[in-house]
Amino acid sequence: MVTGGGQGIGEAISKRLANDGFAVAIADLNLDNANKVVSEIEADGGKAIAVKTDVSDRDSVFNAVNTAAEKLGGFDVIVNNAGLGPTTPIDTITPEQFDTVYHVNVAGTLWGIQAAHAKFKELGHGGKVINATSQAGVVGNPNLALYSGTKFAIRGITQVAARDLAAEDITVNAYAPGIVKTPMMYDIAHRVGQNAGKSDEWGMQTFAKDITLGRLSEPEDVANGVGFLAGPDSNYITGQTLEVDGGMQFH
Ligand SMILES: NC(=O)C1=CN([C@@H]2O[C@H](COP(=O)(O)OP(=O)(O)OC[C@H]3O[C@@H](n4cnc5c(N)ncnc54)[C@H](O)[C@@H]3O)[C@@H](O)[C@H]2O)C=CC1
Ligand SMILES: CC(=O)C(C)=O
Repeated sequence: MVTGGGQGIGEAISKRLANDGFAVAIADLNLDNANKVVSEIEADGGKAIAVKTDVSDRDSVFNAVNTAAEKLGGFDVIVNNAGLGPTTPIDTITPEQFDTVYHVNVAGTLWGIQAAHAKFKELGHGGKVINATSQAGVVGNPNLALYSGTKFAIRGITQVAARDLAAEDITVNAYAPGIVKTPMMYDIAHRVGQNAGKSDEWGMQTFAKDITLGRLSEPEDVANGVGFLAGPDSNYITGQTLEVDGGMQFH
């Protein structure tokens, strides 16, 4: 199951996993987009279903996992990908914004881990949990205090869950994309440019200037990394953040 699989990085991950032979549940708030991705996967010979889901609502996430397991005949991998990326200069952040962003990004990831863990236990096997952080969850990014904070939190939860669930043959890892051509990133670039009285392209370049490989990321670049984390070649890897950012951060 891929949360936020209706567009952007989640869409690319859903298609990649379907190509790799997974039956995929696309759990998104936007059911029209999720259904469109399902049609495209089916047209390509894959198997997928759409489930309307709000990841900030624990019951909704548990319901999505149950639906996925019932309709697809099993449950092996969850990709907690859905997220919000508002531009929030530090003094502008409101309590309402704080609640919304933390509930989707952090609580949504936690509910996904809980729901997947419950399902793996019920089915009597282990599985893989894969969480979306960001290069902005590795190094604080200007104007993204709320967002960066949630993405640091997701790396923390990933490390703890990896330790807590290892004995049940469950691995827990994260992926950290860089500057990816999706609606979220174009929106951030637009607002950063606008706040500085500059163009959207200028906004994008303020984020893109440190990419060692010298190009922006396609969603498929990230999906390639997640395909690895979802498959058997990553079986001896847990608690890690795989940076798929063209070399923005080195560790
Ligand atoms: N685009 C980028 O440059 C980067 C993105 N990321 C992370 O990758 C993930 C995906 O990002 P994008 O594809 O760029 O975002 P996007 O905004 O283009 O797509 C997000 C998807 O999540 C869905 N969604 C939003 N709130 C939801 C909720 N409450 N419940 C269920 N679904 C919900 C949306 O309907 C949409 O389909 C996010 O976690 C983001 O933080 C990380 C680093 C860079
Ligand atoms: C949106 C995001 O994750 C960035 C700028 O790294």
